[in-house]
Amino acid sequence: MPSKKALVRRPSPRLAEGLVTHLERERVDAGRAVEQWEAYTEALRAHGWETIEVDPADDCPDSVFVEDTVVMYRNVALIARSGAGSRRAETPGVEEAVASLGCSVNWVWEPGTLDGGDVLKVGDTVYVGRGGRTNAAGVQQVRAAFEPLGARVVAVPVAKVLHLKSAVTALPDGTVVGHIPHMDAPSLFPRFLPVPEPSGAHVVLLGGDRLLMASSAPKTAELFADLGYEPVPVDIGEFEKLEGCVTCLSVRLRELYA
Ligand SMILES: NC(=O)NCCC[C@H](N)C(=O)O
Repeated sequence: MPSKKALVRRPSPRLAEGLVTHLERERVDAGRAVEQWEAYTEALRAHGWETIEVDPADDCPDSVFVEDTVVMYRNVALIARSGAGSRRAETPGVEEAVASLGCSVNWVWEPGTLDGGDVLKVGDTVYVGRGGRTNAAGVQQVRAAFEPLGARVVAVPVAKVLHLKSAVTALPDGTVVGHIPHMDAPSLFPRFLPVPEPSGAHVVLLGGDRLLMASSAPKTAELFADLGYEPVPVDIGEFEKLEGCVTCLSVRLRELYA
């Protein structure tokens, strides 16, 4: 059944210790991060999403990036196993949350690694980034979990950025949008639109023509507005310092079986 619930997770007091891989470390203002997170969750609610807070994981600096812990396909939740060992303690709270919402729960097992940020769904096509956080066994396990449900899994090499969705996401009509300097294999996407800013590659589909985007991508917002979309900008600057983006701060549950 269609649903509009979104998992979110309050930032850890240790957020500033979050991992940084492709960026220079910058000082993170924890208070400002909480304000930005509250505004982000409010933007989801203002557009009809019920936000569900996963129990906080205060000892895990990166736990606010809840997208990385679970991948949803229909009613099935595939609990991730991060390629970053320090992030693995984030999953138990998420398991509980999805199970209590009635999802069927499955797990990525050793030797597989997978971060949810590496998974982009466009209709029944599931693109999986094979990169620093997701290995070949992780890709195989996504195939095993979702292809029997009707998905077609396409593996995409990712070397220049943290996750596949650091480089590409998709518009409501299925057009993949991406920042070409951050992409390794643009030709894998059949309908592709380049965007001028790195964070312009990140959209969360709020419903209808509305796109939640980072306010750090004003030129891309103009481009999307000119295509008939309604950008909804949010400032997530403190999370961007830690390689976060708008997608990674929530997991939308659109097809719960309830
Ligand atoms: N899906 C995402 O874009 N996640 C961002 C994770 C950032 C975090 N500092 C990490 O390196 O794991």
